Amino acid sequence: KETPTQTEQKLANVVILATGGTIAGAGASAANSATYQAAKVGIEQLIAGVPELSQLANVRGEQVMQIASESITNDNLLQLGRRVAELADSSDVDGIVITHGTDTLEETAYFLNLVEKTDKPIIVVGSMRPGTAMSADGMLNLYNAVAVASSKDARGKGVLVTMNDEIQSGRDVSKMINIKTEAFKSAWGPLGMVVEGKSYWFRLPAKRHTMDSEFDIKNIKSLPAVEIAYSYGNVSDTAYKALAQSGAKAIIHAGTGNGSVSSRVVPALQALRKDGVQIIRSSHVNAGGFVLRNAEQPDDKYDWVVAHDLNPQKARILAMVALTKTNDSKELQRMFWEY
Ligand SMILES: NC(=O)C[C@H](N)C(=O)O
Repeated sequence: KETPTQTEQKLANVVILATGGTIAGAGASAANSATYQAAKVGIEQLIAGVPELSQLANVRGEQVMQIASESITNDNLLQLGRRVAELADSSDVDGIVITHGTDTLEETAYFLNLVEKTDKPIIVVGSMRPGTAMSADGMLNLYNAVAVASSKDARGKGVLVTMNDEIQSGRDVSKMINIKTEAFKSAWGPLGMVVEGKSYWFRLPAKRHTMDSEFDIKNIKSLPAVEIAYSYGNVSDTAYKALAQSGAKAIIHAGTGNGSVSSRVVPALQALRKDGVQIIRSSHVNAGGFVLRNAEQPDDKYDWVVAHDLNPQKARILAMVALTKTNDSKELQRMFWEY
């Protein structure tokens, strides 16, 4: 018969890094599912709120920051990325969970997917309702995150996101709707499901990530300024020019449809490229864009890059990371195909 100590040793060691968000939010009453303050509850209280975690893993928490995710900065990303790398390198850590606000969760998950050199599971998780609300979703999302983080099957699959019982690729997933708990979707479908603490897998990510990535958080000292300009009918070139003037090394064109560019904006983007600013065409269509080179605009002629299926905010993440290695537009385009 096993002693409790032997049973304990068999459990995986999972560290939960807390950054804030609605999963750490609190409202005035249980009826407040939408009106509340994010980033109020500390990690020890979050862990204490889900005692069942101790059946899944030996869990310990660290409060890395306490902010709503719309306020995440590049410095916050680097700080988090470095802490994840330290933990991933330590032999007594089997998996890492990051609690995060949902507004920029997809950006952080993609960033970590690009720069963490580990095959240990890294799971980013949030919630759509604060823990004080009726039918709060954070407890189960966190339970699912720890379950996936402690499972050997999750190794080598890149950074993952567990929301609404689904296991999503951190590269593909995006917040598609606010208010609803089924907020996170990927154009290419979830990788699997997590139900009652067990993971069920259906597909694998095809794009380069973590161990197979050429980027490493340990070699990234700072991230260059990359900004996004949104396109729509009657758009002017004012925002594009202002962003370049403020020092942007690349501008993500959050384009209409196929990443199309208004004739009122094309001359400014040609001029900015001649001045050395990288122009990256993406699409802001809701269910996921698909931008191809030389479709809609002559990218070869203008020396522009296309973001393919990456939405504008994910394109910004890859552009920042890529620019730490190269300012060659052909290399950037290769990276946009491969990651
Ligand atoms: N549901 C959430 O987490 C939203 C919140 N504004 C955040 O991103 O921190």
